[in-house]
Amino acid sequence: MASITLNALAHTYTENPTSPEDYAIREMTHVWEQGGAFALLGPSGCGKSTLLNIISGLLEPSKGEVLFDGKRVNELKPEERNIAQVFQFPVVYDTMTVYDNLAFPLRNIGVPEYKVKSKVHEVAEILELSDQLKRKAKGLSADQKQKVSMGRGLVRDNVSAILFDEPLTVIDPQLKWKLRRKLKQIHEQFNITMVYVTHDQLEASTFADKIAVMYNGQIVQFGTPRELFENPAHTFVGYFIGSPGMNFFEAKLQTELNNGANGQIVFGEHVIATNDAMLNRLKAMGASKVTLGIRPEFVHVWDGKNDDAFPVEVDYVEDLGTYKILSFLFHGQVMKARLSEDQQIPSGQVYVSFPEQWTKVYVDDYLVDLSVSAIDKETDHAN
Ligand SMILES: Nc1ncnc2c1ncn2[C@@H]1O[C@H](COP(=O)(O)OP(=O)(O)OP(=O)(O)O)[C@@H](O)[C@H]1O
Repeated sequence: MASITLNALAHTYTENPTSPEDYAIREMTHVWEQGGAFALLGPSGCGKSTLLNIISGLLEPSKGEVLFDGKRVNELKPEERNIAQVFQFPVVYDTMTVYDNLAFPLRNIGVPEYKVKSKVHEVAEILELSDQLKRKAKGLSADQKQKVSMGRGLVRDNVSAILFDEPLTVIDPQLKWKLRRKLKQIHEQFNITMVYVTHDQLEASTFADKIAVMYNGQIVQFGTPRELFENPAHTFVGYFIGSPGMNFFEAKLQTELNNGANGQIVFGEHVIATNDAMLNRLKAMGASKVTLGIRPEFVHVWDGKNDDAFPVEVDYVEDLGTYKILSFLFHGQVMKARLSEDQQIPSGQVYVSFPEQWTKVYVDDYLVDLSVSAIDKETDHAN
């Protein structure tokens, strides 16, 4: 078991990189704490596999260090790192029995046969493979093969971490949840650091305690599923997490007001609720344009006039059984609100309001965070 630290790590597949876009991994420092269940979530091509392969030693990073429990492992070969990696496609020896497949990593390092036997039986029991041990791997179903792949990682006592690279891709949908639960159980039982790569937010949030969201070769947020939902640190997190994703709209910051008030944020002719602390912060940042984000779940929809609400045109309503998605036009922009199945929507005009608490402000795609912990972090950084 180990903590995994990526220190000022960057990777490019280009020989002579000239810009940040040439990097599959842009310089990052990140720690996966010992014993945690983590997900690395992001769209295709954002650099997830590159990062996993650097951790396991299959790929040498262009810059920076990989540390296990604080010790540099850059020079260690994959087999010396004690990392188990489970890929999209199960890696099993078809002609061998399940028993021999599970025994293989132990026999390879000369573990005595009596120990091999007890370990193989222990792991087979956990993975519910005990009655399959004598079968040739060739005849197994995809999920059973994937369990054998996992088992080969688990048999070694000294395994530091298990890395999963989209392990459920080839598994039938009705078996996915079963295997996912198994992984969780294994994590609890073995207390091994696990990093699970996926582009599926549901898989990430059901497996992981903390999710690293990756975008364009960078980890743009590392947090609990709830933190990512309630407080997306980057517009990409707002867009990628949630169903549907966050609504965004560009608004203006007006700092010079005739009545001497402390400025305001406006979208078209509408003034958006905000507070003085935010206005002061935006002024100090020299921002003139901001992006506002609000999750469809937090948009309030009223069927009558209301002091804080804006009149908007209903575009269409999608009934998804247990909830509805209302699309509406707000100052020419399509936005969405998520409603309960029993909420009635009049056709034509409705009124919407955006609670200040849930209206997030972004400058250059990053959240302007006024929480005490965020300001402390910035102060620490500046010192
Ligand atoms: N061997 C390689 N040679 C050159 N470029 C590569 C190589 N492997 C990956 N890349 C590029 O590096 C970037 C990151 O790719 P990577 O496979 O790490 O992303 P990913 O998030 O794992 O995507 P996917 O989910 O599709 O596997 C992409 O632009 C990809 O085209």
